[in-house]
Amino acid sequence: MSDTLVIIPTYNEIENIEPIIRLVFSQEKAFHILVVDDNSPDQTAEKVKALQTEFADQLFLLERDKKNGLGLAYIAGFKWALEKSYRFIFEMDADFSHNPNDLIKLYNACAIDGADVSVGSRYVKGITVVNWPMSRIILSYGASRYVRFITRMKVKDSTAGFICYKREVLEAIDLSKIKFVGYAFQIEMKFKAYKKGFKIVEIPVIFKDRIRGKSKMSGSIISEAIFGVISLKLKSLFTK
Ligand SMILES: Nc1nc2c(ncn2[C@@H]2O[C@H](COP(=O)(O)OP(=O)(O)O[C@H]3O[C@H](CO)[C@@H](O)[C@H](O)[C@@H]3O)[C@@H](O)[C@H]2O)c(=O)[nH]1
Repeated sequence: MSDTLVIIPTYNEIENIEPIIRLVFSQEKAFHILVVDDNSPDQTAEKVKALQTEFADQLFLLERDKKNGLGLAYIAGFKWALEKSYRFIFEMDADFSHNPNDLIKLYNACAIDGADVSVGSRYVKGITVVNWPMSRIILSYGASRYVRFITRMKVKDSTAGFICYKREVLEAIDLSKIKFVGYAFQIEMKFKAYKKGFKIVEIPVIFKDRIRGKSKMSGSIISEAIFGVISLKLKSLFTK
């Protein structure tokens, strides 16, 4: 049994899923993986099932009926993880934007150095993003400045999706009340952990744009984030 679970949400990641799984399992630390797939038409889940024969008891699959957003995929994954005995639960994209070789840095920050949440951050040492178009860098960096301004949360990369949570953090947050489904979900999770007094540490990582497959970013995801942050802040003034 491993104490660490890496949750990978997928929607049409057939070109990435096998190599990313193999790279995670090649790490020195024995991570487990849970893929949360939203009925990808490209058969991502079938590929995972085929790999489960090779990686029995290490590789798990949660299948959902339809594409229902990154946030709800992670919530389903967190609930699954909390039913088991994992102590460190990770978020990681399937597309190699996040380098599995960095998992150990996030793990050490929580397991050894006293963080409750460690964030693989693009904005600790300048802007460490490779191959994103300038428009996407401005959007993401601008969003991070905007979130800091509105919420006063001292996290530089609030939309980051490369994260290690200590189990206690996910137990303390009422997952049934997480409101956002797109990338605003990332902001909401960090904000809730921050409001509960958990220690959030940012670990510098290099984020690389995907080479294979397509981003699922959309206009509705962006507007959810813009208006969602204001509503998060307002709500937090009246609740703990
Ligand atoms: N199950 C499921 N998975 C999804 C869905 N939408 C996206 N994913 C999966 O979530 C991961 C990230 O999705 P992308 O669409 O590739 O994200 P991105 O545009 O590269 O966004 C990156 O930047 C965001 C903003 O900074 C980050 O919030 C995000 O985590 C990611 O690092 C991928 O593994 C993708 O397959 C969904 O509705 N359902």
